[in-house]
Amino acid sequence: MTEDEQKLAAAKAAVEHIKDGMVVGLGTGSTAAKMVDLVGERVKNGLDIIAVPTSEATARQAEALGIRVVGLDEVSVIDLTIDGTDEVDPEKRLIKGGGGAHLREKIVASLSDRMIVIAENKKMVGKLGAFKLPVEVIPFAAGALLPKMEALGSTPEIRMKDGQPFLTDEGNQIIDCAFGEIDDPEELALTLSTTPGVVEHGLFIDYADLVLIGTDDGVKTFGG
Ligand SMILES: O=C[C@H](O)[C@H](O)[C@H](O)COP(=O)(O)O
Repeated sequence: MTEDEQKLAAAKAAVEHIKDGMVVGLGTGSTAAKMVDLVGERVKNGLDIIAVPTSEATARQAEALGIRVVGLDEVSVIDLTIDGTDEVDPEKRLIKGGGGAHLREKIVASLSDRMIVIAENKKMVGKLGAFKLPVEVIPFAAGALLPKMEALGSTPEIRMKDGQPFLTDEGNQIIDCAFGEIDDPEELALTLSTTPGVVEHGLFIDYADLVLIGTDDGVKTFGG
């Protein structure tokens, strides 16, 4: 199975959890995009849901597929959010934000009754940190925060796009922090969350309920 097929298999398994009448958080990224396509097919076949997208890109995709998209202020509860990940460890802790969407993703996930994470096999890791941890910062503080990220044990770099700092949907910048291995994700998450200038980091701890991993031997699940 190719990585794309693994992503699709996980996305298919996740979409089966969506029922009529639900408010569904739609994640961002290449895996989530496959899931959104599948949701679009189900909507065309009569599925009645409301969707809360986690990025402008996902909003555009969902709208083009005829999915009813609303903002956070228009819903009182999100029943289920389905999203991809950059890494997931055995305790269902995640690194997200490879596409720079983790701020809105975390807000939507935090307001959701349930989060299903979908990914291809290689995203499953024993220890988080091989993927550079994305830290969203306000542009005013970006340069000043580099030494702070270094002091935390990482090699940090400001994410660039077309020769300019990459800007998120909220107009912030991203510092990608290469840790190699993160020994204590909870402690790091707390430190980053209490650092002035940091808007949000890509560590998702206690967010994922169910993880669906596409593998050559079918979709592996953990959590509930
Ligand atoms: O910012 C992007 C999101 O957190 C994505 O869900 C994550 O990067 C995984 O993306 P992909 O499915 O493309 O690997």
